[in-house]
Amino acid sequence: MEIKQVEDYQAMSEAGAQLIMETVNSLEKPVLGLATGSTPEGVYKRLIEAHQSEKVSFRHTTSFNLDEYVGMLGSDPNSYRYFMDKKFFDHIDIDKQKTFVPNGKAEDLQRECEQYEQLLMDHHEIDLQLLGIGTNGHIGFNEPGTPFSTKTHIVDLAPSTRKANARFFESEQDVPEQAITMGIATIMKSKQIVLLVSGEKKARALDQLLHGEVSEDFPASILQTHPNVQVIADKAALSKVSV
Ligand SMILES: N[C@@H]1[C@@H](O)[C@H](O)[C@@H](COP(=O)(O)O)O[C@@H]1O
Repeated sequence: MEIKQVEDYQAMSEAGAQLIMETVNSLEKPVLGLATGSTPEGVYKRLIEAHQSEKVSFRHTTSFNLDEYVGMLGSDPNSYRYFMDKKFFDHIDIDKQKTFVPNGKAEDLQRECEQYEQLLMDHHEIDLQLLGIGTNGHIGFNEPGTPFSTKTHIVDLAPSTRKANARFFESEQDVPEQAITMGIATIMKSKQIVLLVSGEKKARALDQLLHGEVSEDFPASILQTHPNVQVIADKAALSKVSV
């Protein structure tokens, strides 16, 4: 893993956007793996600005999002489809038909997982996967204890994850109990992974990622075994990293 230390959230967002632009500008048909949450929002803002000043076009880009809440329509403001549309896709020239987010409202959720995985494996290889990290080390919605071999699947969200994400909902009870997420094996197939880490509340998780052992108890630790990972972390996130 390559660690890029930056000053703050703004600098992290700038560096993340830069890596995505390099990928998008250098490939004929780039495939991006995208993430939601507070962490990547700044990256999307930078990319929109870059698009507006004609530094990047997403016309030929295909995207796959990591996850979606079960039971939520894409029109629900708390769905990840809505997040992606409002915070990114609606402001760039990407073909919406080529932006994939798991369907949390699918009648047959199991089948939806299989189809999502199949679509990725058959036709697309993710060139660059953007990731955030949960305080418990989750990536996507792969909670501690998830086998490293998992493909796209349905998860029961950990109480700590529901609590952490309650800030987007009226109350913690409103946070869905399940989600569809790309599996750890799905994520690891990406050619390049860019993990963004910002703020003191992620400091312990970052320390464990960098210095802990590779274990299913801390899903992000698998990234230590991937050949092409850049971790972009700000000072606050690095504040508890032992050297
Ligand atoms: N499913 C998402 C993850 O993809 C995200 O990386 C993580 C951290 O979120 P945040 O960036 O808001 O801290 O938790 C969420 O639950």
